[in-house]
Amino acid sequence: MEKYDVCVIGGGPAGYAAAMRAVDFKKRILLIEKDRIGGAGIHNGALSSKTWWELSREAFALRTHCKSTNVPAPEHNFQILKAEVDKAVGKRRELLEHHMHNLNLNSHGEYFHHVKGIGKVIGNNVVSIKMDEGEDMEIEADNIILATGSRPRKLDNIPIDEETILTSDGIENLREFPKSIVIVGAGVIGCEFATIFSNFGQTKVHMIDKGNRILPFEDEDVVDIIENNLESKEVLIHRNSKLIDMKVENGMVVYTLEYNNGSKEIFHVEKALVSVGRIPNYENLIAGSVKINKDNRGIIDDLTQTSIPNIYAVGDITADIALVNVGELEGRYAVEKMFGVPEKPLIYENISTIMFLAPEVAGVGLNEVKAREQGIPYKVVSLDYSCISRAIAMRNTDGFMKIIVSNDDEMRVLGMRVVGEHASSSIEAVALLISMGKGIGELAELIHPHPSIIEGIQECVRMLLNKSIMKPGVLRHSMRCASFADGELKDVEFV
Ligand SMILES: Cc1cc2nc3c(=O)[nH]c(=O)nc-3n(C[C@H](O)[C@H](O)[C@H](O)COP(=O)(O)OP(=O)(O)OC[C@H]3O[C@@H](n4cnc5c(N)ncnc54)[C@H](O)[C@@H]3O)c2cc1C
Ligand SMILES: NC(=O)c1ccc[n+]([C@@H]2O[C@H](COP(=O)([O-])OP(=O)(O)OC[C@H]3O[C@@H](n4cnc5c(N)ncnc54)[C@H](O)[C@@H]3O)[C@@H](O)[C@H]2O)c1
Repeated sequence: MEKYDVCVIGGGPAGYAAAMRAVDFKKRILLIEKDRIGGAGIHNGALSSKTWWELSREAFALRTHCKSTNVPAPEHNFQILKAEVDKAVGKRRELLEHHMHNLNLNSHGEYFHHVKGIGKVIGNNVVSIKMDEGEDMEIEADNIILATGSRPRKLDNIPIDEETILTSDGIENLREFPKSIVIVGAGVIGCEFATIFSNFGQTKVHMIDKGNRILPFEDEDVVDIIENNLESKEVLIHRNSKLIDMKVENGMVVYTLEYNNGSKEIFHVEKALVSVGRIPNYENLIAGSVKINKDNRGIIDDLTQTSIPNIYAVGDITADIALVNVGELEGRYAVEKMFGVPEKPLIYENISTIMFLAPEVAGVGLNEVKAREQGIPYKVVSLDYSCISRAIAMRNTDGFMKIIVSNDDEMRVLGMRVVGEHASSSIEAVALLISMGKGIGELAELIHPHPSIIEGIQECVRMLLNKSIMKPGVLRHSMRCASFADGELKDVEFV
């Protein structure tokens, strides 16, 4: 039996990052991937959906420009756009394949090995591989990393066929823009696809969530902007209603909603997208004789280590946050833990996120919903994009930013949200402050380029220190400071 130091099962972002970190330690590694290297980080996931989002933004900007200059707007050809998405996905996959190939040509080749097949843990140190081509085999490994990711959650009463009723995996089966689509589950994936379809302006979008609003985990002020923008593009958000039936009839999706007053309504649309969360891929991954603790949210791990000490779990297969950057962080951490001491502790509180909506929403740390849930007293300052020169120059002042700090003299940064143009790049300074455990003083004194969106963050910080250039007391509609304590949110009065 071939023997390895590490066997990684699953070649998505988490597994690939783990394998590459093991190369740094000069360990003998086997990476097993059953399908396409890159996983949902590339295919039917992060990269493909972001390419659709970028294209949809360009299409929307073009339509808006044509309208303002009285020029007829061009039609968007689905096939041409899909070819662009396939090209982007292909480029990223080629990069990884090229990287793996070249690793094998140089000295790293003695460490890194890759096979295409389905891996299964059949002993604490033994993995069986059902090979894509050639004879199946078994290998021995001192350490095993489970990185098999997740898949879309399905609902018992919805007949998903990936042709008419789709999950995010079935988006690649579309051949044309549907004339209409209902999105079930208005979380991150649902709202990103609602943004994409409504930006192209060729699909009437309906949205349903089991909560009474979209993005139920996000703060109300953030959701308000996103909902307004979706509705301005004629997205129909079903509120206070419950999906009680969905079926396909004569090639169309027919769904029935029940409203709070007991009345019912039936809708007909061309397609449905079900995006109600994801579930971990651990079925058929671990033989019954190997006792690894898990629950329905994923493999239970203690900082990536499972209940069997030489078996680790990283990425979406665990119950932690399901993001590319988190999977990579966990994969690298697991290997550092295996072969030495991790350089940094594994902390989830500082993870930066972006939701690709209209406008984009970037965040780091706590939002107000979470702070209140956890009963943490906080102070929040917010500034409207209409006060930021760069947003004015971009002629897009739709958005705001807010910083949440501890409600004490120290004013430790707990989190922030930015909704608007350049949101993603403007959170980084604050993300760094949080990770360094620093207060807001440093940020108030930095010199930022002008005009830039990040100047707004600086003004928020100065507001907390009562030394902002614009005075909130006289710009009440666009600058705000409030404090939350004992279950109550109160505006803070400025002099
Ligand atoms: C539509 C969509 C959009 C997203 N957008 C973003 C985004 O913008 N930003 C972000 O950070 N995250 C995003 N995500 C989440 C992100 O894609 C995942 O968190 C990330 O891909 C998880 O990485 P992973 O390596 O754990 O799993 P995966 O990417 O799921 O990879 C697991 C791999 O394991 C393989 N595998 C499974 N079982 C076996 C087996 N038995 N043997 C061998 N191989 C196996 C699979 O084929 C797959 O390649 C998005 C997800 C979706 C679905
Ligand atoms: N930009 C990004 O970083 C990005 C983009 C896409 C996906 N992701 C990752 O993928 C994960 C999965 O995304 P997702 O959108 O599937 O999950 P999600 O948890 O974000 O949203 C699921 C939504 O479905 C709703 N829901 C659940 N059951 C329902 C039911 N029976 N009927 C109607 N609605 C129901 C929930 O209330 C929730 O709003 C995310 O949590 C995120 O980690 C990240």
